[in-house]
Amino acid sequence: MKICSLKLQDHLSNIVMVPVCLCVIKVSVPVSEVVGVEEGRVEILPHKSVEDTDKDFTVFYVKRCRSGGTYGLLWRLGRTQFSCPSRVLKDQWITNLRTSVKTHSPRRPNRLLVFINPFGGKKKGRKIYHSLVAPLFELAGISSHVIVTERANQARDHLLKKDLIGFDGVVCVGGDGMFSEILHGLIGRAQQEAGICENDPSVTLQPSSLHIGIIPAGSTDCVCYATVGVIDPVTSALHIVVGDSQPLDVCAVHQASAPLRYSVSLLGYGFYGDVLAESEKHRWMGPLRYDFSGTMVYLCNRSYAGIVQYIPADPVLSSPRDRTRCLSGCSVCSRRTSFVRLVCLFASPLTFPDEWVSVEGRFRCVSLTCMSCACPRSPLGLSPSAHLADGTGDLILVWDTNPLGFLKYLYRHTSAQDQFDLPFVEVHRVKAVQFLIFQCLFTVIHLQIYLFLNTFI
Ligand SMILES: Nc1ncnc2c1ncn2[C@@H]1O[C@H](COP(=O)(O)OP(=O)(O)OP(=O)(O)O)[C@@H](O)[C@H]1O
Repeated sequence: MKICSLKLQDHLSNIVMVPVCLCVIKVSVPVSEVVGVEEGRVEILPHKSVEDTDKDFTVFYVKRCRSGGTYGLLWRLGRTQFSCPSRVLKDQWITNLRTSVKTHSPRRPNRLLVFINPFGGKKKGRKIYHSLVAPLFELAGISSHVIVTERANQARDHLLKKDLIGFDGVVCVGGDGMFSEILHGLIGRAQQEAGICENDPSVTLQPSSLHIGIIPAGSTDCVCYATVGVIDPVTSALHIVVGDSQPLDVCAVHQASAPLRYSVSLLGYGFYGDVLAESEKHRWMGPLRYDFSGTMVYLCNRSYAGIVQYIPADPVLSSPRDRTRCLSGCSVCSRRTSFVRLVCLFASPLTFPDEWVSVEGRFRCVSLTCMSCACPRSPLGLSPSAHLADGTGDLILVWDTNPLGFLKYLYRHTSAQDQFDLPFVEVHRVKAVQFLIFQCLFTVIHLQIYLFLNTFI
């Protein structure tokens, strides 16, 4: 057992814990990263145990560890026990520490609405939440209303219709599909409340005031990986507890004037769209369905004729091949001044003002990424230097090529080799895209939402 002395520094932004034993290891923890303070000698994870003693208390805080292979850090629950000379002093310490944590972390959530998809990924959502996440929320004094979904789109419908007053955020326990449901529910709700018509691609959409937290429990968990840098429920839960947040660009996709969907990660036409559509038919395979469907679609060797138009982003600010990695606090993203910005005001179909660049031909795939889309299968992602919240997306055009060439392109997603350094691949940083294929017109515009997420330290 580790017994320490403890000092709250003058400005109260850090607590310094000094072991009483002589081999001094000083631990300094920002008060904003204290998760909770409990009476007695307490363990929370993997199982809760409490030894109630009169003069002891335990401080829990965020501890960072290397994650081996991934670019983010794992967060773990650190704990240190303290012994006081008297019970009165112990009570004072506990009260003062809890007050300091409240004062220094005004953005921490108090009440959360949690949706668990019991069928996402390896079907472990319920277990992950109850064994790893709920104990941390309880320790941090966060109350949660938990809904285990019974059907697809239940979370979206709940967010569109039910009373959300009193909640500080919504937590998604599931994968990218579940996250997308919640995104659609919250954005739809925000437009309803603001009296905005989502059908109109020229309207400025409103962001939701509720943040979204993601506890990864899906098959790919790309949004979690590309923002936190690791797929780890404890890390994500601790980010939520301390009130971290990360703005994200959201694309609104319209077909003619009807809204199709919103996306924060990949919009894929051609190969990727086909893989996703095919994989839905083989959901029973679990995460393996993506490998299977990828192989099947690859063997079909399809390409699509179309016209792609885009508005290029300012090349002085950033480029998709500048080898940067967008992380929390990114200087490019922080240049954005407005919280919500409609990047493209779409005038009318098939009018091409000067701003639009137009290309026509046969494509293997046309993809728009609003973030790197990194995931464990593709550690750098489809567009490694894409930004999370700069109001742009990366348009990747893969022209029709021979099957071997296309395989080379796909293989490069899994390695550190430059996937854009191929003669049939183009990448452009864009503010808006139109894609015309078989007379269907897709238009993509942006707004931003905030996630509870991510500090990359
Ligand atoms: N109770 C439920 N029964 C069936 N489907 C559900 C249920 N709850 C949510 N869904 C749907 O399941 C779909 C997939 O869920 P989720 O994203 O959590 O897992 P995944 O597809 O395995 O992971 P990923 O999207 O990261 O590949 C979502 O589109 C969601 O709408």
